[in-house]
Amino acid sequence: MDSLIHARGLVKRFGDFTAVDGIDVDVRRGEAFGFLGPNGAGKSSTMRMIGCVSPPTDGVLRILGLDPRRDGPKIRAKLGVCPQLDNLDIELTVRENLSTYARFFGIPRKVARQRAAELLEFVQLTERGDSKVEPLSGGMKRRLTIARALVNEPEIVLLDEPTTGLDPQARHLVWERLFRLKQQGVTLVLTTHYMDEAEQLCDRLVVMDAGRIVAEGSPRALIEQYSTREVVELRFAAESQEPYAEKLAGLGERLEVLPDRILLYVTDGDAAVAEVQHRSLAPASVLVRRSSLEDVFLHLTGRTLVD
Ligand SMILES: Nc1ncnc2c1ncn2[C@@H]1O[C@H](COP(=O)(O)OP(=O)(O)OP(=O)(O)O)[C@@H](O)[C@H]1O
Repeated sequence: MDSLIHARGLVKRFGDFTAVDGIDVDVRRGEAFGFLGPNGAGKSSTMRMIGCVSPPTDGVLRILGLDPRRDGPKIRAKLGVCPQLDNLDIELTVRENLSTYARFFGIPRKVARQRAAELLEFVQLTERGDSKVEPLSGGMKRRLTIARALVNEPEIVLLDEPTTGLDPQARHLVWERLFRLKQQGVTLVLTTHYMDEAEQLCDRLVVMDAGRIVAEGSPRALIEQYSTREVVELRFAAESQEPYAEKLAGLGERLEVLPDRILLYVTDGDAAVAEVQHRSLAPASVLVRRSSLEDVFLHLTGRTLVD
């Protein structure tokens, strides 16, 4: 089997609440695979089942051909896990966070030290090796958590919301490191509610909503399938955008009315803007942009990804 992760009808229930509602997933070796969806979609619950820390309620799940119900420890030894919240040991130095963790995997002391040095280099924290964890910035802590996930040279790295809470510069640095990892052939599985993160990093992704998969494909294929080439965002200075939506009827393939703006889905943005002017509408602001995964999500669910 060529799928490193294979799920069929995977379900996670908490009491009578269904967090993951029968999903099918196949992750191939060497790809970066994403779970994209809003808060509460069931992404973390899925990741925890894949990480063998939360047993599936129902369905089939195989990781590296093994069954998490039976082979949890064996699978975990081959996974790297970067949780949503950094859980670094604040008693230890940056370097010790890596070398001590390596010891948990039974890696000999000398090798662990060497590995820690290499990983510090990889995440650009060599200079901070002797520092305690506390004074590090959010981005540095996240990079250290990623380095720690790599200590056992995992076949699959699981990253739950890898850049949530980071500033743009720190996010780009994390993306760049993750891209490098992918180039090295490591299989990445990540959750995110940032469409730009999904577009940047993922070869393939599933869009999740309320425990279900609503679409699957590469970012480009999803955008092609569910959106138009361009989007015109119009903001009208008024209490409600609704009356303007009526006046835009028939313009473009589709139209979405949000509380603060109207989105026109079109092939040619500039032509659509000219037509808006022709209809004597005077929006307070106009923006023409390319379609994104945000538009895909909006089309599929009628809601925006980040409220
Ligand atoms: N241990 C639990 N007990 C009860 N309900 C839970 C538990 N864990 C998660 N849930 C619920 O399951 C749903 C899905 O949660 P999950 O964390 O998987 O979503 P998510 O897509 O990862 O969102 P987030 O980005 O907020 O983590 C949520 O409604 C959550 O409240």
